[in-house]
Amino acid sequence: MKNKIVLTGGGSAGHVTPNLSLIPDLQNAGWEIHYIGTKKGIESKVVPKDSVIYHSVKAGKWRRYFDWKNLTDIFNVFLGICKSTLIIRKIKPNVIFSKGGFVSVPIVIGGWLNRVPVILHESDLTPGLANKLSTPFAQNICTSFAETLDFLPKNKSIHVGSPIRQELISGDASNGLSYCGFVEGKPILMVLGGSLGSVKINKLIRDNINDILNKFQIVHICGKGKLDKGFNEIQGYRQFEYVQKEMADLFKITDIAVGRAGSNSIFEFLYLKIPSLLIPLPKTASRGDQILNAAMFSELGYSKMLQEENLTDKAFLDALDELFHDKEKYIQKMMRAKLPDGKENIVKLINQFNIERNVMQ
Ligand SMILES: CC(=O)N[C@H]1[C@@H](OP(=O)(O)OP(=O)(O)OC[C@H]2O[C@@H](n3ccc(=O)[nH]c3=O)[C@H](O)[C@@H]2O)O[C@H](CO)[C@@H](O)[C@@H]1O
Repeated sequence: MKNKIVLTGGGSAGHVTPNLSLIPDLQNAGWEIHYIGTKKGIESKVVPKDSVIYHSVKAGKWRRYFDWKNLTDIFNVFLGICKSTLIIRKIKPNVIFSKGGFVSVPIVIGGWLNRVPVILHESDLTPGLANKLSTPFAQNICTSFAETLDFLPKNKSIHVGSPIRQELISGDASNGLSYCGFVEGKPILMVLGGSLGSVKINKLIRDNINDILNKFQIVHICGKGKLDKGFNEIQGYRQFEYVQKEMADLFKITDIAVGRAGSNSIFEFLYLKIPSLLIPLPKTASRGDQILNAAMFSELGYSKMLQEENLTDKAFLDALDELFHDKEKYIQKMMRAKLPDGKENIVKLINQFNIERNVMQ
């Protein structure tokens, strides 16, 4: 009988792209791959349905502000647990790998109810709510940052690194230039306000577009529903809502980047040696995880950090100038970083489950 794995994670791309990085290696190792996510979330759109069997369940999101949806979502989580339990009972996977995000919690609990071993991965420097809730049900917890181990149970946590999609390493510059209609020779700035885009960063870029275009061509990934048609005809500026397979080509042509400090994006910048200016999501809009991610990268000399409370047009343009001026210094620091191969380490861990079948029959 074929070894089977269930992957889960979703809500935003940061909880899905690490799973995507594992799929080719798991396929090569002979796994039958299932993905459990929501019906309409980003995971349902980017998981390749030709190589993965996709199942949808309901999930609930815990908002950090008052919203009646917090109540209805409790019910959705309950429905999600029931359906996941049934799906997992039918699949009988050897193991579940969860990348976290609110989507993953019902599946982790459904796995535990079926006595299937669960491996979690935490990308941020401090564990998110979904992974905190999932920790008691997990056999192992993998991390992108070594420092995260301080916040997790010692007996089951392992620093493995950030799993990076293989295809990102082999981008093609001429494809990237022609995709954007850019010329060779003028530096290229990538703006990546997280997988959902950032209204604040989008406005910052558009308000200062002439100043930025004096020095850079701009590839702006602005998030779903956040394109601004008024900027369509500007030479040297291209905006996209979300980019899939062309992402590798866009990284290849990028000289420096401006972004939030979502863990996967910043580890991709690090692997690809792209100096970055990070404007982390503030505490007023999050649990502050991106501030910690950005502070660590800035302390290690991989990125420059500008907090929203200090964000003015001038501070931004000055920081961008400094980053570009000092870019070799940042690249040298990144070259010296000792990076574990997150993808390979996770696949090795998963492959340890390829014989035993632990599902309640
Ligand atoms: C608002 C929010 O809660 N953000 C969290 C979310 O960020 P978010 O979902 O933005 O995730 P990341 O920045 O970590 O990763 C985004 C991923 O999407 C990819 N990508 C992005 C845009 C695009 O057009 N195409 C594309 O492929 C990037 O290459 C990267 O692999 O998850 C991260 C990882 O847990 C956290 O650190 C962030 O705090």
